[in-house]
Amino acid sequence: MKPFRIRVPASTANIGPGFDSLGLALALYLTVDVSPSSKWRVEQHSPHLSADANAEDNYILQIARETAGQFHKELPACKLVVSSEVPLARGLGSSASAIVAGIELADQLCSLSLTPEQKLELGNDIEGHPDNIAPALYGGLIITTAAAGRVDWIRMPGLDTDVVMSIPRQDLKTEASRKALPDMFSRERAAAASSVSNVLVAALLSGDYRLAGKMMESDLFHEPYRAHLIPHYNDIKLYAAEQGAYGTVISGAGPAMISFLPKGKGKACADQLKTELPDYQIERLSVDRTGLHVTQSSTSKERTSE
Ligand SMILES: Nc1ncnc2c1ncn2[C@@H]1O[C@H](COP(=O)(O)OP(=O)(O)O)[C@@H](O)[C@H]1O
Ligand SMILES: N[C@@H](CCOP(=O)(O)O)C(=O)O
Repeated sequence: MKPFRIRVPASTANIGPGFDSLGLALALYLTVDVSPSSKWRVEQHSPHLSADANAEDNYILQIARETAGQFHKELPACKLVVSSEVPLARGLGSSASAIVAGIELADQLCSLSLTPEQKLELGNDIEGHPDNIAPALYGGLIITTAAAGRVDWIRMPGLDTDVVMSIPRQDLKTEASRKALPDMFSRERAAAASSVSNVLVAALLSGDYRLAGKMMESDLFHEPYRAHLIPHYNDIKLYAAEQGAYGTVISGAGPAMISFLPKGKGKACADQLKTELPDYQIERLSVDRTGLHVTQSSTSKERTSE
């Protein structure tokens, strides 16, 4: 086995009313360097991950083992060096990145020859919703649905906006944030919420970012139920709006918030947010357009998973 590197981007899900459906890949990365070893070893190099990783408990390795098991294969022992720029449990899709890395690890080590669609289905089965898994796999802005018993997806054209992420120190697990949501919507509310989502997608496709921003901030599916869990929810919206933001929404299940701004306005917005919220990590992020990427380390020969 030749050493190789798996790289998976972070992602922001929902973008307001695209709950469990819309996701955008972001240029912050989880990387896993894989090399031969006589026994399993895991090293983690990241402020977000504990350095003393136990191979048996490692989430990426667990996912890889489960994936291999589904195809009646066993992983050969390896050394994994995991580095991550993705903050955990902040709403930037760290769990989806780890799941995609685990599926890819199994695919590479056991020569499963999984198609991109199979990886999406496997990832969705584990995560329970496809909106982070799809952009982590494919890059860019992706719309998905898992409503028909399988996952269908389509890529949207790139976003022509600046993106600023406001990340608080405290975490919020997606599972806990999902508990705040109602189990049922009336037909009237479901129709209203879907109409907002429909207009959002059409506005994004038309490049009408003012209308898109208005729709992002008109979500009826999750934002009204989660706002109280998000520190500085209204302040961040206000500060970003003062800097001309089209819209600011909860990133994924939160607690980070993401602002979309006209090109060139991201820096001033990030500067103001840093001044107003000194405890926050404020990031100007670009969109990742590649998604999952595998590099053969020994030869520097690169190949994407598609
Ligand atoms: N690289 C990683 N290695 C191990 N576990 C991870 C990794 N990335 C994420 N996780 C797990 O996923 C959890 C966060 O998932 P979640 O609550 O869905 O938030 P988010 O996906 O928004 O970061 C972490 O607390 C950790 O248990
Ligand atoms: N649609 C999901 C997205 C969760 O994203 P994460 O990055 O917070 O894991 C939700 O809103 O629960």
